[in-house]
Amino acid sequence: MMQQYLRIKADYPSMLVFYRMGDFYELFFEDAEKAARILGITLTARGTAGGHPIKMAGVPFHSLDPYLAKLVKLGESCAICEQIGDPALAKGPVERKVVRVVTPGTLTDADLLPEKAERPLLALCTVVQRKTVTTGLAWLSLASGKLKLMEFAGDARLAAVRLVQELERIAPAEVLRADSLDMADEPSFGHTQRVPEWHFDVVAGHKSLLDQLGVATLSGFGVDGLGAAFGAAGALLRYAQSTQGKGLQHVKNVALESESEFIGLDAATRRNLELTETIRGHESPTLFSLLDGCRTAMGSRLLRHWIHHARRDQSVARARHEAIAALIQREATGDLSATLARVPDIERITTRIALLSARPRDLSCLRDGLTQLPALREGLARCFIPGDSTLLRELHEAIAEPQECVALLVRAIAEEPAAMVRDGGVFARGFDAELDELRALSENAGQFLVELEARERARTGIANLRVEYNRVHGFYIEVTNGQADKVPDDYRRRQTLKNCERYITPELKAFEDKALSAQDRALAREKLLYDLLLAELAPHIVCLQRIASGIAQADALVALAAHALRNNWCAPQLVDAPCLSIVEGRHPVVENQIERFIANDCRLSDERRLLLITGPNMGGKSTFMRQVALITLLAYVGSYVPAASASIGPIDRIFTRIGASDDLANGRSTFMVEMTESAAILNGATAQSLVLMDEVGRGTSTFDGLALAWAIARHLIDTSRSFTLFATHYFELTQLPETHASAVNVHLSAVEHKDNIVFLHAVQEGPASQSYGLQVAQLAGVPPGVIRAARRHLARLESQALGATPQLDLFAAPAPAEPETDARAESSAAGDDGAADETAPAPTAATVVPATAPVPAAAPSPALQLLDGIDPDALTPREALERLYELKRLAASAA
Ligand SMILES: Nc1ncnc2c1ncn2[C@@H]1O[C@H](COP(=O)(O)OP(=O)(O)OP(=O)(O)O)[C@@H](O)[C@H]1O
Repeated sequence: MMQQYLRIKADYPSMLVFYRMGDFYELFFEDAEKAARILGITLTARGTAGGHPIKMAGVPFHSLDPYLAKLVKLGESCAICEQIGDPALAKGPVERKVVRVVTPGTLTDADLLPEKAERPLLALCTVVQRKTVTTGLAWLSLASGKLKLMEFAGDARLAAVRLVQELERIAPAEVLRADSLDMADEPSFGHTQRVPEWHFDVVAGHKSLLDQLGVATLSGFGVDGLGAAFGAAGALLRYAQSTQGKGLQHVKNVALESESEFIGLDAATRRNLELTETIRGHESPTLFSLLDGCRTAMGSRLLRHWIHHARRDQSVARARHEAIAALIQREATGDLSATLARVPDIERITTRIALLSARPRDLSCLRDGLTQLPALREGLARCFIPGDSTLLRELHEAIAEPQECVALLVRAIAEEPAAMVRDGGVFARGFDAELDELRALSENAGQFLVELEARERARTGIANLRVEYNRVHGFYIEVTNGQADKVPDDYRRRQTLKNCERYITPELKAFEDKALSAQDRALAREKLLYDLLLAELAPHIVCLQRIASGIAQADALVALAAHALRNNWCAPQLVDAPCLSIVEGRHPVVENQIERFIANDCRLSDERRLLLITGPNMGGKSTFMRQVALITLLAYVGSYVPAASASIGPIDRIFTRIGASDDLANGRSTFMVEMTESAAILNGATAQSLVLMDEVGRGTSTFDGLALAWAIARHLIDTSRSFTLFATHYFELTQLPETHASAVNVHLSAVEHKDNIVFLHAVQEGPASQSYGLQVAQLAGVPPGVIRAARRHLARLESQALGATPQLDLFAAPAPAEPETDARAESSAAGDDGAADETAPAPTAATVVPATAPVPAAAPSPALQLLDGIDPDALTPREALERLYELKRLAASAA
């Protein structure tokens, strides 16, 4: 047996092999140690191999799934090896085979998958020609059967940046790469699986796509003429099929995704806006957790997808807005929600039907769910007039009841079937005559036994004679010891107990054979019928997928409509002109968390492209900026928005640079992260982008930070021309609008009341007058002594700034000879567009930034002249020392 095990294990060296032995799955050697450690199961040893004890650990066969779930969550892959031979007939160990491989990206079991999220498997193929890198991606959500392709090309740096963006968007659970690729300095996404390079062959990949979809050409899917993406698809399909041990008959469609389809959101933005995960990594409160009133898991998954994949095409969002309007207007959300709550996860059940792993209760749930379709359709039909070409009408058509499929399920499946086919009792009465007959035989046993008992009592005169059954001894007639002398001759002793004897008669034996074999035969019949039923359902898979997609959309729309209605959200207008005009906007999540949220307007247009936002800490700057981004995103997701009105022009990307966090794991300090994100924005933002910049520059020294913030703002105004919300504590920046007409100052107001500060949270035109940093520190509980000291120091700094006392920066270059060398002027010079009229803003009284005093030009001293003549790299240590003495001498004589 160990030889058999080792042979099998050799094919799955990197996976945990679960080897079926009777009622257990056993793991051996290192697998056993690892599983015992991760799962907390007992590690034992039995026998020896090569003189060492064979370590083993096992789990009961009926509770495998929770263990698999835990392992897969930690990124482990598992091979499930079953007994496929008949133990009764086998000479030597029973034949065994790996029937299923469970990996993070190929899950389909209900117990292993998160209900409200997809776990896609992605294959990545790169083709390098001269200096151009073509990247092909293919990804598949095995649980839904959705297959997508994408291809992009560029130089190595661009291709790498793009790849990271796409992987962040798709968020694969598992990535397939060619084993020849060097991945040393590549970011890791999900669990990476290396497969041989030849799996990525482009021609073979094209062929396997044709085979999978059962077509002669791919042009009908709009994916003709790709290269690397076909290679990726080939490797992907091969891997997915091998893990399932069978074909993927539910993968019948493929779609191409292109670069410009969605509103671009990089990982930092998805995180900063807390779309589906909070910054701290929790599931709630997020935009998704707020909106997810979906009643089906399919709806929740789709809504999550919509939030991460807002389309740039306004017509998609507009159609959803119209649908929501109709649902609200016809007051249809309540009834539809109630009906949707009775619909199971048809999408995943359909996949399990296709993979032949559907359980009996999947089918009964499907049956019950499909019978809700007429009520759902009726609810939708109330919301449009016949002949309308609206989204709701399309959904109404998509969820037409599949009569034949429903009829089959109703006929076949028992009202409440057993959990497993092996338990029997799956099929309804009247579905199969042979099964009914076999069942009748074992079910009528009860009646027969009662009659037999009565007859035997009469024949023998033993009044307390009983006919009974147990699993070990089968049927028997029990007679107490006191009555033993009345036992007839044809009774054969079966078992002797303390107080009684148990007998069998030829008649009872004949009955037993018939009844027991009928039970076995009924179970075998059910198993056969079940396989046939799954095969009979196969032709309905595409139709069931269409229904699942229709229900998911209807569910997501109903959830959005219900939320809009409850929270008084409005329908946004998507327009062609560049504008972002929000009246009385609110933050969707924060408005639900605090009692009185102050609504704020935001007006951006072609002439007013950058808002410089100032105001006290805790004033609401970040909240305001995030709410503008969320409202914009929600509008393009197709949802209503938390505002009195909103009019939004074309948007291609949303960028955010918010919050300070370091990325020590990747060796990046807070400031490095800040600058990396800023660089991505400056390189990627266009006139159609929405950019959120929160306190950029604060991660470094005041001068450097101010200079950078100022130059970045200028670049965004002049070069990117994006719609920008720029929050800052550098008051110098509030002078930007004086030289840049499209920049405008706004501030969040606060008032001081006695020693306290009251935040008004209202956005007002113009710059803030004060920063209230000390008041906020006081609110936060900084000890009074520290606040008092800070106040004194602040007063000193302010008086220095007012008196323009020259204070040289320790790290600044030696006294500047020409006026352009102070830090802020350098920032002006750093502007790459050469705007001629730029001058550095003068520090205001309220800032703590001391100005570098201009030093009058004077004749250089002899010491400086000597220094100037020294080339440090050309000096020997001894010469260096001599020069140093010389310099000391010059300094002494000057003194
Ligand atoms: N419009 C609003 N109405 C009511 N409360 C608000 C509003 N905006 C913000 N708040 C409250 O103020 C708190 C601070 O807001 P926020 O973090 O946006 O301030 P900030 O100006 O960015 O502060 P800092 O400069 O310190 O980062 C929020 O947690 C929220 O509770």
